[in-house]
Amino acid sequence: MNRPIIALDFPDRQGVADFLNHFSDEKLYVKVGMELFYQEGPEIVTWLKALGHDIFLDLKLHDIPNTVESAMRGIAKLGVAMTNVHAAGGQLMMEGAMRGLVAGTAEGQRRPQLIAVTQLTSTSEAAMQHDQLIAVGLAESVSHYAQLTQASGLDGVVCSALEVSDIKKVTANAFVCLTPGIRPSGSQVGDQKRVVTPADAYQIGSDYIVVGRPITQSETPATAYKKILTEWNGDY
Ligand SMILES: O=C(O)c1cc(=O)[nH]c(=O)n1[C@@H]1O[C@H](COP(=O)(O)O)[C@@H](O)[C@H]1O
Repeated sequence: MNRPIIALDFPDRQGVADFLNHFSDEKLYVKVGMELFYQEGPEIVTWLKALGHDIFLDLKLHDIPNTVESAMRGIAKLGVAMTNVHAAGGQLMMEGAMRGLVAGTAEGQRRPQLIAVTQLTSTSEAAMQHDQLIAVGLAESVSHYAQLTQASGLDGVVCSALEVSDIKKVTANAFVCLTPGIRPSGSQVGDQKRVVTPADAYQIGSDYIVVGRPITQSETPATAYKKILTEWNGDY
């Protein structure tokens, strides 16, 4: 079964522990993002790993190449499965990120997958054009970032499932598309703008989906997770 990645957007470790209590011994693929990491630090990763979960460390690095390279050297030591940067940091920054990750990965250990955010799923085309003064359409901007990311030697991108088909046309087979902005039909969209259901993401060909609030804010998180897991594996 392909597991949806659960965004553990909680303010502290206790919030995560309470949430995980709903799941007995199931081994999950979880995402640790800024909210949790800035409060709990790298130890939250060590703790979740010890519980047997796989981790996507979502810190979206975006800085000068040297700083990102050095930071990635440290992130590699945490033994996460995946981490990310912003493609807007540019090719030199992304190349630096990969260099740091390779250098920091101990012998015999697996290098974390490295992916780059194209346009956030909370960004609409109008907002992108207004805020970032980008004159092309959103799909073109996302495709451009995907090609730049591939040219920089990264493993894939973060995008909306709405852009996956276009990206797959201009990138290699192994290049991955990880898609947040997932909303089961009828669920609240919140601040997301480019949303897709788990079933549609499966049909479109996303490689990974990231789901937060539809699971974490549910009254019955395990049931919500199971339903999304089923849809995401083509059963709907
Ligand atoms: O890099 C990410 O994970 C990310 C990129 C993006 O473009 N959009 C996006 O929503 N995310 C993350 O994916 C999660 C989505 O959470 P929900 O909107 O609650 O499902 C959040 O933790 C976001 O930080």
